Amino acid sequence: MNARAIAIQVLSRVRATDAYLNVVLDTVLSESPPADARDTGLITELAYGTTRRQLALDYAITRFADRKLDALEDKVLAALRVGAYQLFYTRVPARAAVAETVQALKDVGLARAAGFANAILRKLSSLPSQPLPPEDDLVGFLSVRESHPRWLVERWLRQFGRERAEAMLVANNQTPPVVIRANSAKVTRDALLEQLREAGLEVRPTAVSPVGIVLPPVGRLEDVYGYAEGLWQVQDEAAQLVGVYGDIPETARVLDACAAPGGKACHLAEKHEVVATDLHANKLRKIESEAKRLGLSERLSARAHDASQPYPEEWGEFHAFLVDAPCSGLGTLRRHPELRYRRTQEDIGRLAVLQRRILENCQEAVPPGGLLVYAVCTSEPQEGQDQVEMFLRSHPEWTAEPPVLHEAVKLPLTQAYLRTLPGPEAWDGFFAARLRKMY
Ligand SMILES: C[S@@+](CC[C@H](N)C(=O)[O-])C[C@H]1O[C@@H](n2cnc3c(N)ncnc32)[C@H](O)[C@@H]1O
Repeated sequence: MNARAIAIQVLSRVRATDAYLNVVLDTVLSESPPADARDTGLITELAYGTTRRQLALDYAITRFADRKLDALEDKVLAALRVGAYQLFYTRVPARAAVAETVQALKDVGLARAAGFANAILRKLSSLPSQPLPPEDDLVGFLSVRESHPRWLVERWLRQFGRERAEAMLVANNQTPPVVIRANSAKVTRDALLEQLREAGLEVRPTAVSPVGIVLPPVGRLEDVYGYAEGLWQVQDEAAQLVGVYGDIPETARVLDACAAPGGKACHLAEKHEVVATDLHANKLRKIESEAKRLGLSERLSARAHDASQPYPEEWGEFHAFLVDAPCSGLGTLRRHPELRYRRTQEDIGRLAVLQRRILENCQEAVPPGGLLVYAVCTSEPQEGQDQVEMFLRSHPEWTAEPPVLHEAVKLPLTQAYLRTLPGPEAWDGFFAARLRKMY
């Protein structure tokens, strides 16, 4: 099956099943691998690009479709979007984009819709430029141009101002760089940088994280130098900063309350004894296999547990907790582009309630003098700073205590808190608070 047909399969399955794009893409690629291995890159680009630009593509398609897009069959709509994406966002010549997409629609068994798709794509290809709403309605304009729902554009303009909000919208449509964290249990960042360069890779250190390295575009990560030896783990720079900011004393035994897939738990296990827990037992295997690859198994054990429920006494005492809570994920939209169309304002409030329940349960288990690092990968204050400040108001025995780090490490702090936002920094949006139980 050709690349466009596979991309259509992926997108129609995501729409039909509400599944995650990355999961469906992996499954489809392993079920029906492309005839030419080089097509994997094109399929990924078409699937992610089309999803990232979906609202803008639909805005254009709607002009020429004689029925509501919601009423179209999943594969037909996916083909129209894939075709329009190539026309407006790639250098594929218009003729080829239209012809190959229509052929792909036939290849997925929808020859009867070929004429309909062909007519619309040909009309789109003859437009002088991509259609966009008028700029005098700023929210509507940005919502379509950057393909984010109106409520989110409105919210970010209100919360962050036009400059940052626009930078966030733009950044969410970029492909994230692959960033790795040097496994300090085996190698320093400088030594790893040198070894990767010797292996022929054009790598550079991350701008803020003292343990990160940005890789150039690579094929299979498993084939990159040092993977099999466990010298590094893939982790976004902002996620690395949570570990740096947490600055948990080396002697502390740590409980990671929401640990899967295990990036931060493994970062912690480079120096600490860690019990990594997650609600979903099926996710523990991934944490364990990563710990094994990194040579950290002796310091990390994984267990299933609901972080909103008391911890068994027989697990012993933990001097520090990491609560990397389930959240709206609005700081990671470039990685999960489908999420922006699924999230609602109500989700933010609902997740804030769950986070509070988890925070309340975990704080009970921290001994006086102990630390709790609370983190979320979202830009929303309701899940981040407001959440923590509400917690501190009702718990006078807790205080926010930013770390005292080496002066070379300049963390993006807002008051006592770590805060990163999507934008030109090319990192995910995170919030973290380092909290101390005083008595
Ligand atoms: C943001 S992710 C954690 C990412 C992880 N710390 C890392 O760095 O790789 C949140 C995790 O919380 C888990 N989770 C959701 N509800 C939970 C609960 N009630 N108790 C424990 N874990 C939960 C989810 O399964 C998910 O894996």
